[in-house]
Order: sequence, then C-alpha cells, then structure tokens
Amino acid sequence: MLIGSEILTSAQMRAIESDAIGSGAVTGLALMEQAGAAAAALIQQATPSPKDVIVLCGPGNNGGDGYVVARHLHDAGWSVRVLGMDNTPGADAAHMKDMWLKRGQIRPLSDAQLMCEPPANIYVDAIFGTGLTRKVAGDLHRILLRLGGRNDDAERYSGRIYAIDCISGLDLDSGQMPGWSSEHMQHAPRANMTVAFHRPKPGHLLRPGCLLTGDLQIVDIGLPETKGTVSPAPPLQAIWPQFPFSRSQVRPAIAQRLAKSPLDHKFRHGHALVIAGGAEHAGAARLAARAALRIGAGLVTICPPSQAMPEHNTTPDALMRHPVDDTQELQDLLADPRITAICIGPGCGIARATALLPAILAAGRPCLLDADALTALSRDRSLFARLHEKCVMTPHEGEFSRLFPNIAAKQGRGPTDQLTPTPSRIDMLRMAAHQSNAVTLLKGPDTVIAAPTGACYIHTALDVPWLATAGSGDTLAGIATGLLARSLPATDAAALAALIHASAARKFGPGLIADDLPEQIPAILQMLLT
Ligand SMILES: NC(=O)C1=CN([C@@H]2O[C@H](COP(=O)(O)OP(=O)(O)OC[C@H]3O[C@@H](n4cnc5c(N)ncnc54)[C@H](OP(=O)(O)O)[C@@H]3O)[C@@H](O)[C@H]2O)[C@H](O)CC1
Ligand SMILES: [K+]
Repeated sequence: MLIGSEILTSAQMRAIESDAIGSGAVTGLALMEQAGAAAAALIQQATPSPKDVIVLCGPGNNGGDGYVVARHLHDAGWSVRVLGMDNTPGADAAHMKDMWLKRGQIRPLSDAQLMCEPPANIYVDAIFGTGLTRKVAGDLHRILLRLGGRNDDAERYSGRIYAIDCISGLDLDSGQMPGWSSEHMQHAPRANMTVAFHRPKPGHLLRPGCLLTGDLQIVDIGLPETKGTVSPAPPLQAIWPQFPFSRSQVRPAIAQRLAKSPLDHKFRHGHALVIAGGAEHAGAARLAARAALRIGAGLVTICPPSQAMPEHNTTPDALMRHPVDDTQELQDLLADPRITAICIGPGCGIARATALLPAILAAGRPCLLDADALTALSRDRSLFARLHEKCVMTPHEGEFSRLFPNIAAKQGRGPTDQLTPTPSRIDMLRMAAHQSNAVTLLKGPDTVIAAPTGACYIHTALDVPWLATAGSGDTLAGIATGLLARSLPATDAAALAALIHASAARKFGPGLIADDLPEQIPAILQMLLT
C-alpha cells in the first residue's frame, strides 16, 4: 500500500480531540493556541507587506482560532481589525476573545460592516470550521458571497483570503457547500491558503471543496498520533500530489517490487495482454500497451483481431503482437500461466469486449477494465456479476453512472439545507466497490479509488488540467495494467497508477498529449526508487 496521509472525518476529529482532552494529554485551550499560532505563522510567511488584516470570527471554536490569529498578527506588528459575533462562545474561545479584547476592539460581523471597512491586504475566514451543522444563511451567507466577489468587488478579496480549517460553509465530510445553488457557487469564496489541523478532511480534497481550499497546509497542534487507530472503519487516505516523490511514499514491499533485481528475468516482472480492437481505434490500445511496458511489465502483448494486425506493425519494437479473433484463441493464450494481467477496453469495441469478457473474467487473473469493457459490463449484468477482487475498473463519471445507476441516482438532487445531502464521492465509490466486488477508480481532478474492503484513496490533482486530453485514460489503464502484471495488489496498482499518471502530466506540463505520458515514466520511476 502507498503511504498516504490519513484523512479524518469531522466526527473522527472531534472524537480524537475530546479523547485527548479527556485523558489530560492536552487542554482545549492549548490546542486552540497552537492552531491559531500556526495559522498566524503561515499567513505571515505567505504574505508580502503591507501587513494589514481583517479577521472574521464566527460563534464557535473556529472563531476562537480567529482571535488567536488576530492576537499573534497584532503582536507581530500587523494592523489587525476583527469582526466578530455578539455571542458567548465556549470557554476556550471566550478566553481567546478576551485576550484579543486586551489588544483591540471587535466590530460586528455583518455584511454592512465588511462593506464599510477600508480594504485590507488579507482576510482571515474564521467563521465556521468542522462545527457546521446546517447551511449558512442570512447575513453570514451574504458575507461569504461578498468574499467570493458577488458585489463586483472581486479584486478586493481575490487571492487575499486565508481560511482557518476550511472556507466557511464547506461540509468537510462531503466537500459540498450545503444549500448553495450553482449560481451562488460561482461566488463561493476561494481561499489562497487553508490552514487545517492534524489531518486533512475529505472536504478539502473533493470537489467543489478542493477548488475553494487553495494551498492546503496541515499543521500539527499537539494531538496524539492516531494513524490507523481512529476507528475500526476502513482506512481513508490521501495521495498527495504536492509531495516531492520519494521512495518513502511507497511501502517498502511495493518499492521492492517496482525495482528490478539483477537476478530476475523478464517473466519475473509479469506478462500483460492488451486486447485491441478494430484498426480505427488502434491507438488507444497501443497507448495502454506502451504505458504498461514503460512501467516495467516484463512483456506486453497486444492482441488485435487478425484483420487489424497490420495497424500494429509499428513501434515500439518491444511490444509483442498476437491476433485474437475469438474466445477460443484467447483461452489458448491464457493457458500460459505466465500471463499475469489483462487489459480490456481501450479501443476494443463494445461487441468484442462483450464477447471476450467471459473468458477474461473466468481466468481469475488481475485485469483492468476500461472504456468499451465498462460499457459492455453496464449492458450485460451477468458479466458484471462475474467481476472479482483482482479486477480494477477505471470509469469516468458517465461510465460510472451507467455501471452503477442505483448509486448515481442518489446524486444530484440539487442544493439542500442538510449536511452531506447526497452520498459523497467517497461513499459512492465504497458502495460501487462493494457492489461490484472490484477495485473501482472514478477518474477526475479528484480521483477516488475504493476497494471491496472499503479501503479508499483520494488523489486530488487540480494542478494538471492538461491531463484531460484524448488517450489520457488509456495511458492510465496501461500503467495500472503494467503494475498489475508486476503483481501489485489491485488497490495498490490503481492508487499508484493514479499518482504516476498525474505526476507524468505535471512533469511534462501544458501542451501534453497522451503520447507524452509514458515517456515521463522512467524519470518518475527513478524518483520513486531512489
Ligand atoms: N478539532 C480540533 O482538534 C480543534 C479544533 N479547533 C477549531 O474548532 C473548530 C470547530 O469548532 P466548533 O465550535 O465545534 O465549530 P465551529 O466553530 O465550526 O462552529 C460551531 C458554531 O457555529 C454554529 N453553527 C453551525 N452551523 C451554523 C450555521 N450554518 N449557521 C449559523 N451557526 C452555525 C454552532 O451552533 P449551533 O448550536 O447553532 O449549531 C456552533 O456555535 C475547528 O474547525 C477548528 O477551527 C480548535 O481551536 C483547535 C483544536
Ligand atoms: K473557516
């Protein structure tokens, strides 16, 4: 398994906090002081002068953090204005509010007040954090829309917002803004940076939350180490695109498998079959095959129908070619136990995928199902029922909806006032993996991968929009197939493929076409293995 960062839900975070306080290991006040001090330090690091800030403090502990930020920035010589609520917060936040009142005043947290304030260099959003219980309405909603630029003064706030724990109004479990219509979402505030505590939450990494979060900084606030002990729930982990690549990101057993031993021969690194289709879509299967070779599969054989064989008489020369016209020919090939993974879907054709899938699934080998194979599975439920835990499916959203219409139907009922109104992407993927008994990877800027066990990864890659290009998915399928061929467990193969795929795009940069992706893999492997 990759070593990602553990992700905690709001409820898990609250449980850890209250356990730590209950056991006497820390006090709530100390946690708040650390949280606010760390946020103030990061804001100072990130901001050029002039050092002029408005801190917006809400009614609870997120507001309490805001008062600590205000105090630290004031003590560092900044000009600090605070807008706050006229309420009696919990004891810790009340204490921090009093500490601030020894230094400065608090003006009302109202839209009218914010509008009247002379512009500031920085705005700190400390209105709501993990304690959001319902949609933000009324004047506080108007404040958030103003920060998002709805009042034709976007340049006043744009690039100047620093969020404590999250942009206020964000449901940190689902990544949704409950109650926000699509018109309002155009004016949702976007943080330049979000300073969050102890662990990322799902809402930081899932759309639209990840689009509002900006640079996500996770700071230690003195809570005890919790990795893997939070709850019996299956693990949820982030695959961080920001990490500089290093071997430490990959569990030693996986790194060992990726590296090739001088004593091994090519068959020790697996043999992948890539099922190709008609000549007109030959490129898709060839992209997948090339990526599988680059990621280090010992052998890769592309299997088109015989009439399309001439299309594949081209480079790479390392690629083997073997025609497959019917199930019997495929079964004959699969009689070779050295074939360790099969890729079916890219450029295959739906009819051909439907015809060949029974033999592929019956073989019980690791297999990657994409594109036309997913359409075939969604049309023939008897095929779907034969999926197994060595299968990896890589649908985009349209394919996902066709494969799992019952799960997709729970989505998209429009804005609601409730938190977590519809299943989050995480819930959906866990349901899908459970229902199909296959590892399921839902492609997108916030890719989510779930295993039938419930283990789940989020890979957020907003920084590589140029990855949305023809053939990109075929390459992802090929990388995952190569990793499956190299005997990585299905969940690891899918997660590592998502990471390597986005990293390849990041390495190449804008102007990328899918053909460029496999060519970045050697340098990425180099980074992963040293
Ligand atoms: N978890 C930690 O270890 C630490 C967290 N810190 C910070 O604390 C917040 C969480 O604080 P909490 O007080 O639980 O919650 P919030 O500050 O986010 O807001 C809660 C108050 O807001 C009211 N509320 C909730 N939703 C709405 C809404 N839509 N409109 C109006 N008011 C709302 C709620 O009151 P109700 O009873 O009316 O529901 C609360 O009064 C966390 O995010 C961190 O920033 C610590 O400081 C460090 C340790
Ligand atoms: K906030």
